[in-house]
Amino acid sequence: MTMTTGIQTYLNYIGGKWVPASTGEVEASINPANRHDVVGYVQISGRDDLEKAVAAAKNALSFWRKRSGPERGEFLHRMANILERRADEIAKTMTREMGKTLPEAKGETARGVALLRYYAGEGMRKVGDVIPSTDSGGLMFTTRVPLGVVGVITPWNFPVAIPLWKMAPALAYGNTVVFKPAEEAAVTATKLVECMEEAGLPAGVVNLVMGSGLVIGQGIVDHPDISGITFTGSNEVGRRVGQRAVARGAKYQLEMGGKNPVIVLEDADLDRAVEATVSGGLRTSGQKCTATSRVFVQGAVYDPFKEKLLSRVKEIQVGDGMDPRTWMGPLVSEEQLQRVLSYIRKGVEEGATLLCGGRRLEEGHLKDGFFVEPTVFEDVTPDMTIAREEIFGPVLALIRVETLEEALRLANDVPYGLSASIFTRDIGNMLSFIDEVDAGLVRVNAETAGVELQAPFGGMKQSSSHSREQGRAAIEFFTSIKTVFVKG
Ligand SMILES: NC(=O)C1=CN([C@@H]2O[C@H](COP(=O)(O)OP(=O)(O)OC[C@H]3O[C@@H](n4cnc5c(N)ncnc54)[C@H](O)[C@@H]3O)[C@@H](O)[C@H]2O)C=CC1
Ligand SMILES: O=C(O)CCC(=O)C(=O)O
Repeated sequence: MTMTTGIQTYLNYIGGKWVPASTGEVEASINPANRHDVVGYVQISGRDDLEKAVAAAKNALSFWRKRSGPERGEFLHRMANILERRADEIAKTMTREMGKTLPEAKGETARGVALLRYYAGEGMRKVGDVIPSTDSGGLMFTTRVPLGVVGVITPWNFPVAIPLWKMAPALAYGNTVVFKPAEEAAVTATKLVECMEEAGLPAGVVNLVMGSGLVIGQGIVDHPDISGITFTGSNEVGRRVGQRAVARGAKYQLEMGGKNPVIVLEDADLDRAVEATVSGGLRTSGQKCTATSRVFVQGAVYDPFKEKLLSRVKEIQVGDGMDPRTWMGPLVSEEQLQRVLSYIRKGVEEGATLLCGGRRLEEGHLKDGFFVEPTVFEDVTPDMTIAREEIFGPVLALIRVETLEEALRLANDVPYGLSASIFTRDIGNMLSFIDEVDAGLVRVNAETAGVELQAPFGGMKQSSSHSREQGRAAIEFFTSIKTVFVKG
């Protein structure tokens, strides 16, 4: 499955076989904590490889969809056990390949195991209802069938959890898969597929094709034999995926960006609010679609909150995610680093006050990685770029507000609506917030990040295609309902 030439070369997995791309091209997947450390070489596939993968998935479909739900669930159970056994190794690969700290990577891998177990159980749950017919001699019920071949296009920020929360339900409900991971996390993706192979997943049921978004991603979106596309990533790409899918009548599901607010009211437990702001905004170096980005603080507690926040942020240890002393790792790539630094520059240029951070870290061994300081701004006005656009980096914008109404108005005044949280002890304020905030994930006295696999996840406004992933909600995307009427 892998070739060893000192540094391993990771292959595509098509029709149950590990194969190199037909282009003969590979690229290095590097460690963002040290650009000289090559984690592995990954394939740059071409359209031929995608064609083969789609053909293999199409071929496997009639066999896979005819397995019973419990039988399909059994594969997921076996895969969960294998992933659990390899959790340490896979978490280390994740940290080395995309930079999040090892404890975070271990947590995510454990989440992957739990996701597989949850969807293994789905194979035993009901898929339809009996509905009274107007014809007393008839039986009317619903059942569900798989979509067919599903294209899974994923980002690098959750390289185990996101592919699994898409592939596990796809498989549980009888679909076959063509999986295109982000180039930045393709080695980690390969290891997931190795677990599937070891679990005995039949050939062609999951096919891994590494490569660029433009060739393989777009190729998936446009392919007439792919019935559904599930995508997580940027708004720019997501919008294009949606438009092209609509143009050819394919089903699609998009999970995209966020500009997530936390509101801290004057009756809040400030220590908890600070801890949640730091954790929600800066873990995984802010590279989560659910990351806290805008912090609205009520005037009476603005100064004490700011002081506590700054003293906490200044304690943050930035470094290689493998080092147990590190709290925050690097950004995923040079490109992402430059993007985050350009947002920080824009914040300063547009008149926000930089309270701490803002610099690339280049001291000692950090110079070989993509490290940026955790950054806090104040005097941020709602029209500034850093208050409106998704930064996807460790940058917090403090905004003073006088009332909950003002905070809600400003919180909702962006095109995004993924997650939002409030810190207050007042039940009335909590209820107003739950009712009025534009967010698919609403959290009270808890950080904006923190998706639970058994609950629906998705955003409002431009954060998603208004669909939901995970939990039982996944069945809506990965199956079609048939309404059946039977008369004896
Ligand atoms: N909401 C989220 O979870 C994520 C948001 N982002 C945002 O996106 C920005 C850029 O990150 P990227 O990884 O470059 O995101 P991206 O949206 O470019 O990539 C996500 C996935 O889509 C694929 N892709 C790229 N172009 C495609 C196309 N034309 N058709 C089909 N698939 C395509 C990529 O190869 C990758 O597998 C980040 O700075 C961040 O703001 C990135 C990752 C996750
Ligand atoms: O917060 C989480 O656990 C998941 C976040 C997520 O889905 C993302 O960043 O793409």
